[in-house]
Amino acid sequence: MPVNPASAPKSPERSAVRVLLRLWPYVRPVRGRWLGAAVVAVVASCLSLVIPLVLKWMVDGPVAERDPGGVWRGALYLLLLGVAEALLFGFRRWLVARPLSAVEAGMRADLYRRLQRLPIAFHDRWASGQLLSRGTTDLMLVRMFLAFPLTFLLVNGVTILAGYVLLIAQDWSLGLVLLTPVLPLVIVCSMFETRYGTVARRAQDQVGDLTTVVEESVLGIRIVKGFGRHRSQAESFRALSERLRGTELVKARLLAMIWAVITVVPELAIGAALVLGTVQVADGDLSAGTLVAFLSTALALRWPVESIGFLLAMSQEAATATERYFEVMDAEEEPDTASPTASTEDGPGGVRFEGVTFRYPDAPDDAPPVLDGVDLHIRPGETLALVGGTGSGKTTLTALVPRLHEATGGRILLDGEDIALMERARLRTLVSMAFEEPTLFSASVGENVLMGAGETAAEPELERALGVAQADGFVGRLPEGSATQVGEQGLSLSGGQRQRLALARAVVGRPRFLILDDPLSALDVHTEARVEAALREVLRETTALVVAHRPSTVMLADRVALLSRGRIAAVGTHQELLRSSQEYAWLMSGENQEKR
Ligand SMILES: Nc1ncnc2c1ncn2[C@@H]1O[C@H](COP(=O)(O)OP(=O)(O)OP(=O)(O)O)[C@@H](O)[C@H]1O
Repeated sequence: MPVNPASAPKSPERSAVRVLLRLWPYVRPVRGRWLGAAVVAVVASCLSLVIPLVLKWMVDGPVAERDPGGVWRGALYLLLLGVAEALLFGFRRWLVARPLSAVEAGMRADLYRRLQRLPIAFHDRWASGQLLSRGTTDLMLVRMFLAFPLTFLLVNGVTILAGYVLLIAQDWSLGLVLLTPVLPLVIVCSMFETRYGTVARRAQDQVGDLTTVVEESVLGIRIVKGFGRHRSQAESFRALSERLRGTELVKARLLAMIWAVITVVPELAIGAALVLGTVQVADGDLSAGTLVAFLSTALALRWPVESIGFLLAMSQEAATATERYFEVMDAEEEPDTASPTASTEDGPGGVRFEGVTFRYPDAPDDAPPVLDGVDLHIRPGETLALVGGTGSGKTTLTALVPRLHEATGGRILLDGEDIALMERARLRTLVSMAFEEPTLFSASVGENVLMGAGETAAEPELERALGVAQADGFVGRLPEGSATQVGEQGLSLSGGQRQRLALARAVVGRPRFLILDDPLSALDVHTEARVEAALREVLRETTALVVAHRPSTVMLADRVALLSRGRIAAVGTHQELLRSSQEYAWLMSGENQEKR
């Protein structure tokens, strides 16, 4: 399983605000609606502060004067204020729901586009679950942050400020009593934020790990069942989810702690103000109505103050989600080194490898390069078979031609043109590939095959490609022919059928250069013979490099190159190499040993 390079501990200096500010380009198009919604929420929240003033008027007025009509009028005002508050909060929700889901969708689309453009080396390093969780749960957290905590931190801030002004205006000495918890609360909140941010990050990374395990178990369900590994898989899943549960419990404990502090400390201050206020009323220094209004205002501020704990928690989670999102968005894309002056040299055509070296970026420092000065020339129109022991670097060498990996040294020329200077999109229209492990997508057979051709390719090309790959027979027998949908990764087809469709995809666009990585390994001998016969026709029109493990595949080629210890050890016809190279003879003899 690829590691998660992102789970390295982050600097404790990271500022949640700075991280969240990176969302601005996405929020900017909806800023008007968001601000409108925030203003509506501020008005709604401040309406709740008018309620104590109505109460004061009722207590000091109609209640004191025993005026039932005035009391009913006061009750009606309270009802109207409550209804207006509820309607405004509903309106706020309506204002932001649609634009914020558009922000989430836009960010997700950008992430997907980015993932498509990131180099294979990136995908080798990153576990798929980590990427999936960034595109799902993390973006959901960001949307929730924009819809709720971001608005309510502002709304509650304004409400608390307005409330304090009212409190001080009603009685400044009691107001000061309620101000005493502010400083300790600010200190506790900032300590909480740092701690919660670290734990939230851990939890989100663990969700990514869990997603990876679920994905692997589902994709590898045949292996899991076939080897009776469901119990051990369940064990490792349980271990991971226990780990996540532990982290979630730490989060819950932190949240409970901050909630308790934020609830208890202001309550103590309100209690003290109540005692002091009652003494003042008894001494005749304060009216009963003012005390009622003061305490009602203080109680109306309880929710805005108490909710700050979980609003901060949600903001921290959104900050970690944003950080995780931008870790992918900031990853370096494949540089497109297309040079307007890309030269077509007068050198020989075909494919030429000149001193090509390659080492994987994550290989240990002391490991020798996989390819170490490969020199090879495939003449125009020629088919060259590449033979080598297991792990000798055949697949790696073929992946360098369409620049799935970049050669770390030397150069590769296609018809005299250095591929490092070619635009990738153009390079990939010239070079087509079929891999040993055929990957199909959840689409129809036809769509899967036509993926290998230009936009304009249609039925005749499809028919021809299916014919070459000897796939027309079984495709014709599928319920809806080439319109039949194949399941995820083509799992509803046999290995040989998938391999033939992958081969059809490679040849459908009549590529100038064709790379086949042991494309016939899953076929029975009869089908293999038929595919080879048809393939010979295709190979006649193109320049091809075919990775071969078996003599029958080698026979497709005009010449054979032997890859050994990272270099081309010998080139010649099959017969020549059988005579001149012991290693080649041994590889072709069918003995199956690991050798490099
Ligand atoms: N993504 C990767 N990161 C690091 N090392 C890799 C990676 N992929 C392959 N390797 C290493 O590079 C070497 C060559 O692998 P490669 O797949 O090219 O061999 P191969 O000749 O095609 O083998 P086979 O015949 O078994 O398919 C191996 O030692 C392998 O472990």
